[in-house]
Amino acid sequence: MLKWGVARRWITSTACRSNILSELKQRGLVSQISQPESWLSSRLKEGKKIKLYCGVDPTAKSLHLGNLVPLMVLLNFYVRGHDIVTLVGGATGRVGDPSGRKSERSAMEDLVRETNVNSIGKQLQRFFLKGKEYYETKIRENESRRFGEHILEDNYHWWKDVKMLDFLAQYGRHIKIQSMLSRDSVAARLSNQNSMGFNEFTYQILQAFDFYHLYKEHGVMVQVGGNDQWGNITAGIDLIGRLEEKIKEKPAFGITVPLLTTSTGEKFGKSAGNAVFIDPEVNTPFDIYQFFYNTTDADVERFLNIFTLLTSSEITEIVKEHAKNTHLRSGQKILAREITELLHGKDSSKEAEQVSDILFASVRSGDLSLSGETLVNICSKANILQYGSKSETLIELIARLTNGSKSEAKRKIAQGSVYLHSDRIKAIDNVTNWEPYLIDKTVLLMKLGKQNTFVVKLQ
Ligand SMILES: Nc1ncnc2c1ncn2[C@@H]1O[C@H](COP(=O)(O)OP(=O)(O)OP(=O)(O)O)[C@@H](O)[C@H]1O
Ligand SMILES: N[C@@H](Cc1ccc(O)cc1)C(=O)O
Repeated sequence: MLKWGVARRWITSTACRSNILSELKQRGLVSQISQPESWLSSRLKEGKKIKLYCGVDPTAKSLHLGNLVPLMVLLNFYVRGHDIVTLVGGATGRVGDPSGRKSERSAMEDLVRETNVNSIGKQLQRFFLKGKEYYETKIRENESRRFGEHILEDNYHWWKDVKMLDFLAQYGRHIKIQSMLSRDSVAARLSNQNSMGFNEFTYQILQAFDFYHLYKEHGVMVQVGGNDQWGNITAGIDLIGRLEEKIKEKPAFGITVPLLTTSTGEKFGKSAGNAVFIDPEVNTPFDIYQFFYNTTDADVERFLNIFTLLTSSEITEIVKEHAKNTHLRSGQKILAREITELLHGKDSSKEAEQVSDILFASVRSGDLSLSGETLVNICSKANILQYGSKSETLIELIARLTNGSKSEAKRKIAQGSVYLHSDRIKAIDNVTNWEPYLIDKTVLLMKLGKQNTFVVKLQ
């Protein structure tokens, strides 16, 4: 089995690796780069600093794992000394990005949006602060630390004072309707029955102008986003090209990342309703750890490349070790540990790791050597202990713990995806008498599907 102490010693400074674009491609973090790529590549090879930005709309209270993919591109640049700007879309969030959507978004209350702007802003700050700390654990004593600067912007600051007449007079002629109509986000909606409002149609102008503003005011050269953002990003490159005379000397670029999808091919995110949020109040470090601990063997290498700053030789070694004994889940454990520590700091994964090992081994084998009291103690310390009453039925318990309906809970039981006490005891019906399933008459281990294990203290 791969010992983590061993893996840690392999780590070499990524700052030494200068060919960052090739490395990002090799990590699977690049879907498209705009032209002239060779210009950007040579500038980076010459060791010149650049500034990049990525924006997030405040359509939820928290960032989710899908959002981390473009942010990991920024983090890779940041730890090599490049400057980054993260933007929260206080203005664009009022309009609603049609990219990748079949129908219009419902309007959001001002207060909700403002709360989201605040919390997403804090998370963006925290992500790069923690990312810096995480990367520092990877640098050797004598290696230099060369981080860039990170600033946070809210596009409402420059949009709030823009007057429509002035905007149209100054920029209108440079924005071409033909290009706007041809963007995927618009063309797709025009070709189906779903109508599109003028707000959504003009969204690309807002994002294009943001890029222009950041290019001009902050020297931002590259915009990064998911590949559903390609149209919005190239709209910005077009606008900068039309407005800036010196564009040949200092071109603007777009880099998109592949969209992280679920096993059924759906974009992982808020709209699809399958997001894993990184806010610890929504998903605890344990939840994040669990999510990655349950990664399929086939995804371990891909996720190590995308979500960690381990080097490719370290990843190759981890994957090699993992393949020797996949049932030990050494690859999943390192992946889960790295991401939890990246998001929540050094040692944040320790408890989650201990609890996961115990739960995984016990639920799998049914051989539980821990007493109910010990289980309650470690799970309550890790903040994952659930409470219930023996008078609740299994259907009621599942519905409550999953925030779902009773009929969904019934369906889960009928589908055979509910296990009580261990993987060997599948629930086939509703349960009213808990005694046969409890550890020390009080603790219930319940597994729902492959991903979720609940530890419930029944009183
Ligand atoms: N699953 C994903 N994989 C890669 N990038 C993603 C994913 N989901 C979102 N992103 C990227 O994160 C950035 C911010 O996205 P945004 O805040 O709009 O989230 P979203 O999940 O796409 O929202 P929504 O589902 O409401 O459209 C964008 O560049 C977007 O492309
Ligand atoms: N349109 C992006 C968010 C964004 C907003 C403004 C920008 O300038 C850049 C990006 C998205 O929905 O994912």
